[in-house]
Amino acid sequence: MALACRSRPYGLMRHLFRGVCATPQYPSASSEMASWSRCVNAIRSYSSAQEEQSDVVVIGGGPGGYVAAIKAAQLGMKTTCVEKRGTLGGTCLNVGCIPSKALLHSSHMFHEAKHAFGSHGVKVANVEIDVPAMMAQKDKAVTGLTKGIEGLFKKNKVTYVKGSGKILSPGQVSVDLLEGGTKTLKAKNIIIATGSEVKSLPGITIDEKKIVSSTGALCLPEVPKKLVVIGAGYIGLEMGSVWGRLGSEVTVVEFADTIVPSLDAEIRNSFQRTLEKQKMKFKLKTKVVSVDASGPSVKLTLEPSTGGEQTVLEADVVLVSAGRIPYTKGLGLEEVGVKMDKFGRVEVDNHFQTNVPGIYAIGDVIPGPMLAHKAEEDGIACVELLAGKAGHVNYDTVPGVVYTHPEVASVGKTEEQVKAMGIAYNVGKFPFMANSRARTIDDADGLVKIIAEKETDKVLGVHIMGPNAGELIHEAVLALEYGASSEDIARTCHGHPTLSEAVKEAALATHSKAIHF
Ligand SMILES: Cc1cc2nc3c(=O)[nH]c(=O)nc-3n(C[C@H](O)[C@H](O)[C@H](O)COP(=O)(O)OP(=O)(O)OC[C@H]3O[C@@H](n4cnc5c(N)ncnc54)[C@H](O)[C@@H]3O)c2cc1C
Ligand SMILES: NC(=O)c1ccc[n+]([C@@H]2O[C@H](COP(=O)([O-])OP(=O)(O)OC[C@H]3O[C@@H](n4cnc5c(N)ncnc54)[C@H](O)[C@@H]3O)[C@@H](O)[C@H]2O)c1
Repeated sequence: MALACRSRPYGLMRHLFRGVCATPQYPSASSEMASWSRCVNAIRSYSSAQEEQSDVVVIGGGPGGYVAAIKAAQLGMKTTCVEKRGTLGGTCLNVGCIPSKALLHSSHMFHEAKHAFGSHGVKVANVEIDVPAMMAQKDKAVTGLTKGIEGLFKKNKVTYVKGSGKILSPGQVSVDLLEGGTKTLKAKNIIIATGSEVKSLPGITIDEKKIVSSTGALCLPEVPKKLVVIGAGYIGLEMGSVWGRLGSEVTVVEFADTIVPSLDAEIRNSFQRTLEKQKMKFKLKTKVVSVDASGPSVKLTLEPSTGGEQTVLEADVVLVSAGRIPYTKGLGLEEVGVKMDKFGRVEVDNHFQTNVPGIYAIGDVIPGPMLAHKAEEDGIACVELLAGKAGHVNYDTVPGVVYTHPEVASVGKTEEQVKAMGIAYNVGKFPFMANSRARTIDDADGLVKIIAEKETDKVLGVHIMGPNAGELIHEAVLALEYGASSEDIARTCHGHPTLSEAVKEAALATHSKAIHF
């Protein structure tokens, strides 16, 4: 069965399927190119009737918006992107993915130099952290990348308007320009890509000094002695790791009974144990009742989530990382009648169209995981559909990565989900302790876990905790995308000695037996 799966021309079938199933917005012709130039001409003739007219105006220059704008321009549409921050790249490049990964890397190097170099015979005395220098390195990465997007806009002829956009009506966006004054843009299509903002908690005022959001946690001037993190999700664990490695005593207060509730339970439990070994403390099933920042330190009053005796916890800095909410302030959505759900997310159909014709939305502002790569995929698919092409996002294969050390990465279903769906399944696991590369680099904490359907051996989910898990997961993403079996992965030759061999061995263990464990 599995071998039969392996040889089928699945990729080709998938491509054809996409082509057949797409519902182009513009009239289709026999050839794709002819159809596309008709679409562009149709938009252009509409455009020429009005001044400052674009085919597409994208509001928001984050990973969703800037990628959509570049792709739209590449597809021949006259494209404008409006961004109010003053730099492109959105949350991700300015105050999210990029600066956090820079600090994770710097703090990891410091920690390794202090605690791990010795066992490799590398002697370094008086290892110190220079926080301003670390921040300067982070800022250099951010500036280089955000400027790079401006370059990509020029290269692809995307017009970049710096200012705050407001939808006046379908086809009309007014912009309060950063340089002063306003400008009205006209467009056949408007894409909302305004992202998300930090979710505040009642009674807790973020001052970005003692009580910080992720933005403040990315630029603390010194290492706090005691850091309390509210929320054991992606941000809490990543930023808690950064400051913990640099010397903070980190306590994470989490309302739920687990850390990162979306992870596979076995991986999650193992992950928590590892973080505890790194001296991160957890107070699960606990809520913060009040926060008093009036004194030199911050006093948090805690209570069990279900009620009970209160305790007080002191901190120098408190990080509020209890989730993010869609950002639609000042966009004029109520006025033009764009529907939003009870969480404030813009409602869209499977072509990213809102209930108002000509207005689309992508990224963090719509339902789905709040991840940069998901926002990018939304953006590409949205403009491909506008171009009459077969835009498509497979939300079942969006990977998630927590960039702690070790990293934790997953794609597809967890064991708990498969069980709840009543699907009979096999599990294959392989520990990094038995992987030669992990042993040579002395970084062998974690495992690869593969879940496959019992009847067909089709891979349903892959969960990895280990060194470079965020890179290793993409073999699994491809496997899920192409409907591969665990045998497909196991029979694929993997280089030696590599960490990837742990994925191959876990695949072997899923339908047969691992060789090295
Ligand atoms: C600390 C942190 C770390 C993260 N790390 C990762 C990670 O490692 N990997 C990952 O995949 N995701 C990560 N994320 C999540 C990621 O940043 C978001 O999922 C992603 O940025 C969403 O992209 P977006 O384009 O939808 O929105 P955003 O990136 O939020 O961009 C929206 C842009 O729209 C602009 N805007 C808003 N309103 C208007 C308006 N009216 N007019 C003009 N412009 C406007 C905003 O200024 C903003 O620049 C992280 C987030 C945070 C906070
Ligand atoms: N590596 C990455 O891909 C990455 C990194 C950072 C952020 N992000 C994205 O940014 C988004 C926001 O990150 P986040 O960590 O703030 O959110 P999150 O949703 O990942 O985690 C929030 C955590 O806070 C807990 N919580 C909620 N209310 C609470 C309360 N009152 N008291 C205590 N705990 C509470 C939740 O149970 C949850 O575990 C995430 O959805 C994620 O997609 C991704």
